[in-house]
Amino acid sequence: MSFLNKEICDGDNPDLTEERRTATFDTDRMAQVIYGSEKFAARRRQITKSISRIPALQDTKPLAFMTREEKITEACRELDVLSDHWEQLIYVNDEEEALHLHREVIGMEGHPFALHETMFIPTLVSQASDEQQEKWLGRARKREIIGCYAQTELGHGSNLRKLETTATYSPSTQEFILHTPTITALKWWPGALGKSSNYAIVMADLVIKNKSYGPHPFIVQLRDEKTHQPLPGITVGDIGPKMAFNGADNGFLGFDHFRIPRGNLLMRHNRVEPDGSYLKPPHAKIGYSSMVKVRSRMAMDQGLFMAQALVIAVRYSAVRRQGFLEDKSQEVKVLDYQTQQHRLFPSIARVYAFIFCGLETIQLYEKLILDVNKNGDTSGMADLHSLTSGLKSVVTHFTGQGIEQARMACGGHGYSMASYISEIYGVAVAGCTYEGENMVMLLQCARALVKAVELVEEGHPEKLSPMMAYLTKPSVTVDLTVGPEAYVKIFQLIAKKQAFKATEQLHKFMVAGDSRDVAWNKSAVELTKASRLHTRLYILKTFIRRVESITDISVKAALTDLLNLHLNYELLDVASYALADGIMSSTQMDFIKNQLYSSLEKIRPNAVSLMDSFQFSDLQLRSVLGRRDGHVYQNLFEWAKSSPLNQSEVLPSVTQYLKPMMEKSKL
Ligand SMILES: CCCCCCCC/C=C\CCCC(=O)SCCNC(=O)CCNC(=O)[C@H](O)C(C)(C)COP(=O)(O)OP(=O)(O)OC[C@H]1O[C@@H](n2cnc3c(N)ncnc32)[C@H](O)[C@@H]1OP(=O)(O)O
Ligand SMILES: Cc1cc2nc3c(=O)[nH]c(=O)nc-3n(C[C@H](O)[C@H](O)[C@H](O)COP(=O)(O)OP(=O)(O)OC[C@H]3O[C@@H](n4cnc5c(N)ncnc54)[C@H](O)[C@@H]3O)c2cc1C
Repeated sequence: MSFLNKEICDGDNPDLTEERRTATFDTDRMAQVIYGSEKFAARRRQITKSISRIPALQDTKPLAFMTREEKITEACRELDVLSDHWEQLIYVNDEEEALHLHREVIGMEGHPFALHETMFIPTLVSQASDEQQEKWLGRARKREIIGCYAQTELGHGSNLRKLETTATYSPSTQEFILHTPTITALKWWPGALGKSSNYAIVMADLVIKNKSYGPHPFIVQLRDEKTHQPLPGITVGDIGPKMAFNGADNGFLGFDHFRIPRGNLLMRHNRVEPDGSYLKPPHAKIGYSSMVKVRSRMAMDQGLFMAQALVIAVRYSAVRRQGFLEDKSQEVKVLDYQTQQHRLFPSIARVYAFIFCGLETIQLYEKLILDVNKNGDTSGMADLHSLTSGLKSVVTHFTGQGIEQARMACGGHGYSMASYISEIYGVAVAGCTYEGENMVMLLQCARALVKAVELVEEGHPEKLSPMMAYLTKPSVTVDLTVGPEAYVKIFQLIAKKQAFKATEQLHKFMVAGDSRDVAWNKSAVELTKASRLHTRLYILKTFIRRVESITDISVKAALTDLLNLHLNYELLDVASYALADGIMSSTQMDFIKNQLYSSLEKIRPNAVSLMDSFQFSDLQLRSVLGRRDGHVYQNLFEWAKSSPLNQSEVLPSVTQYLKPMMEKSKL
């Protein structure tokens, strides 16, 4: 087989080199598919190379041995180094390049600009008027100010309509008075709020003449730009250590009748006039757009988290030898065990599937913002909201599962911080909660599904959006040997049946006398099941579409194997629905299982290169176990020796407590 994985180095572990030599596709070409274009894949490599030439960004102390304060300081030091090189490293204002730069240099544990880039600037772009953008956007982009997104409160995160922070308009002074009336009204959780940000987008209940207009976004200065001291009337601080993300200062924030000018309500879509009259936005939920923005990125970001864990686990599995198969003279690579493949390869397929969805939803959001900002066209909002609500919930759930399997696939060494998988896990599963708790968001997706089912039942299938069109498909018998389209048909039938069943249950409770809200709650588990199936169908169809569009024959062949694995694995995973409803026979189930096992064998020779194609540098991976060179044992030993505990032979704790205790025991 030809030599296609370009970055093979003589000094690498020969077991990994062997894997790289037998790949059937070019990893640079695969990177183009993963990152959406040849240009961006090449820019990523170029940026990574440029970073490797900056000595101040190399060989930093491992994060695992740092305290929280050290992590925050280190992230700030790296940001400072980056700001000296920013314009040489990336095209200024290119969001994807900036994200790549931060991922490489600072990693995933958080930093002061994380929310500035992902929510503060996007909120100014989508919600601020031209005049307001003139005032703040340029400063934010030049990083003269640091901003965050302060919405969640101690008492409320999911139910935004009950946020308690008020912004009461005073026509006499033309100011809003921000106030935190209770302890539960304290803003709680916003990333980079605690110690770093000097500005925030604050979501507060707009109150004019005693009437509440619901949550609206305000830009608020929190700290003095010279001294960084909190302004009078503001209480702000860090909420303490978390499961992960400890390089970030998630914070709390309270206001004591804090006054801001009228012009600080973001007024692209709604207005408060000097006399207090209110002009409504073109869509009631337009103020929620920054959340939709982050959700639309999450399939991509979560895919990349899971990819990092899998790069580590797959490389390690190709150098870890334990046990025997036929040849008793040499132990096998653990990657040759079917159970190891079954543990890892379906997640590899999901990584690719999620990333392909992410490429699409990121574009859909950009189009939506253009439509809204340029033409006032909000017609795409409902569909993107329901799609991204379902997608963020499904991808974060499976990403958590996939990363945990990757950890277990590394045996004992997976549990060590040297693998870095625990940190990746901690950061990734935060996504199940932030940007809308998963159950809450599945139920948002279910609202759209139920509406669509009701349209079909009322005889208006023509009103369905294209994503819902499958709800009108009749039941058919499907021959699975035909190919991917047959799998889609079965999945559509399963998803359709569940959507109708859940809606039927909801209606039954309502007919029996329950209010819609109570009936909804009594049907909620079934509704979330419908949302998951609907979303998994979308993921599956996107994967098929993307693979069909690939022109490079060897890349397409490798991804077709992965797609086949995905189709069989996903269908098997939801087979209980299909069997219960007579959609699939047990013979078809056996067929799917056999297809699945043969896909594992086909993927095996490409496994390492499928993960190398993500082209994560060692700096970005931060994993001793998953380094590109594959010298895991030497690297682990060096890492352990560098532990602060090993810098002296006898620890003070021994001298102070253990020795005297043992001495006492001798008496
Ligand atoms: C290198 C690594 C990089 C990683 C970097 C990561 C950094 C980022 C890390 C963390 C960031 C985290 C930031 C945050 O978490 S910010 C806070 C996020 N908070 C939430 O998401 C809150 C969730 N809650 C909500 O969004 C809403 O409360 C709600 C659940 C949607 C309900 O809203 P509401 O009560 O107002 O509405 P209803 O349920 O009554 O619905 C009424 C109709 O409106 C429709 N709707 C709701 N939202 C939208 C929307 N956004 N767009 C369009 N339509 C919307 C809803 O579907 C209803 O429609 P219907 O037709 O059914 O009536
Ligand atoms: C790492 C991290 C970073 C964050 N960053 C930010 C940030 O930058 N800015 C910001 O404003 N916020 C941020 N948050 C807050 C985050 O957005 C919220 O925690 C999240 O939206 C969930 O809301 P909650 O905490 O109120 O959960 P809750 O709603 O209290 O959830 C608790 C349980 O109640 C259930 N539940 C709640 N409502 C319903 C319902 N209607 N139906 C059924 N079940 C329900 C949930 O499913 C869950 O099981 C962050 C959180 C984390 C963990």
